[in-house]
Amino acid sequence: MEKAINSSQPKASHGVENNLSDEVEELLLTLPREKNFDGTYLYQFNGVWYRHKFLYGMISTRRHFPARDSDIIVSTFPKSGTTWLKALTYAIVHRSRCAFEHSPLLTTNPHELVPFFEISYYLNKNDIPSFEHLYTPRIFGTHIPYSTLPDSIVNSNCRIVYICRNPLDQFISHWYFLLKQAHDKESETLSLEESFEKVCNGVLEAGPFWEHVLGYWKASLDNSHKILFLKYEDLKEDTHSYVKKLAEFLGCPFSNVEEKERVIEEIVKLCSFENMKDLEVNKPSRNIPGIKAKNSDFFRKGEVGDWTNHLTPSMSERLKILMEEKFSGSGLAFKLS
Ligand SMILES: Nc1ncnc2c1ncn2[C@@H]1O[C@H](COP(=O)(O)OS(=O)(=O)O)[C@@H](OP(=O)(O)O)[C@H]1O
Repeated sequence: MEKAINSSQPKASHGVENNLSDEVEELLLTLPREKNFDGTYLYQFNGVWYRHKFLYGMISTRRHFPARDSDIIVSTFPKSGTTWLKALTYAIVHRSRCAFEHSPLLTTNPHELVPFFEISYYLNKNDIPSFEHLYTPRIFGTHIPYSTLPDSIVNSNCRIVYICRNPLDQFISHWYFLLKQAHDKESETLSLEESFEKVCNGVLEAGPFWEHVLGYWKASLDNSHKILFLKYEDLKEDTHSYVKKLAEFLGCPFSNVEEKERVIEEIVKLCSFENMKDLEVNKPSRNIPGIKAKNSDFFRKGEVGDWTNHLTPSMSERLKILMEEKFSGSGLAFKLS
């Protein structure tokens, strides 16, 4: 049976919620838990696997996040192009604020410019965040599944851009990311094989993968004005076309032919993997607030098909079969070599 999440009317003003930490601690004791790839725990709440802070943030956000019609939500399955889509969205939407050579993206990691709202709520346990520092339209990130988004997002006119990635590359990317973090913390990690088994059983952050992706896929078919559904592979193949599409979807299209070509080129270059991974801001070892990962950890290879270097034929076959079963009849598919 579904556990109820109290999502009473969002508060527009600041407020303090002293009891939520205790409530979540108590809740955690009742939830199924499983080891994540890095040896920490994931908790299953209403069928979805969360890390502690994302669970706290999800509940708090559902209660308190007052979405505005102008808000833009970059929603993603983890390790599917979040950092890239945050950068592109920011660069497109705020392009008239300053010249590209002075863009905040050159000096600030996209995760700081476009905060995960659930992490902001987790970090501001005693004072609900006001997000006053964000430009309008405000841009937020989230890993929350469509069915669990705050009502204020679903019921307002704010727009959602969603990105996912083929589950084989997503798994490899996620495994290396968590392995790196676990290595830095020296916690006990699961092997690639053990982690793969978890993924096949749906146990991974924000998973099961299939439900998350299908939730946004179906919602985008029902409401194409509100939700733009993207795949990492398509974005990689033709970034220019998708920058144009994103700008149109977000209500800030490029006005004339000249601007279109020049500005799109600038945005693609600014947000490219090669550029972003070399920026000083993405090299230092400084952790991003609330995320506990180094800036550089978000830029590993940035390729499509790296799974072929890591998965055995039987592993990839198993995931491909699962993908066909799960997506059957939905009209959704990922091209795999
Ligand atoms: N600009 C740009 N272009 C193309 N690819 C990029 C870019 N930035 C990050 N990446 C690659 O995306 C992977 C990380 O995924 P996320 O950004 O979704 O991670 S997170 O969920 O925000 O933690 C991770 O993929 P892998 O390299 O396969 O591990 C990153 O390298």
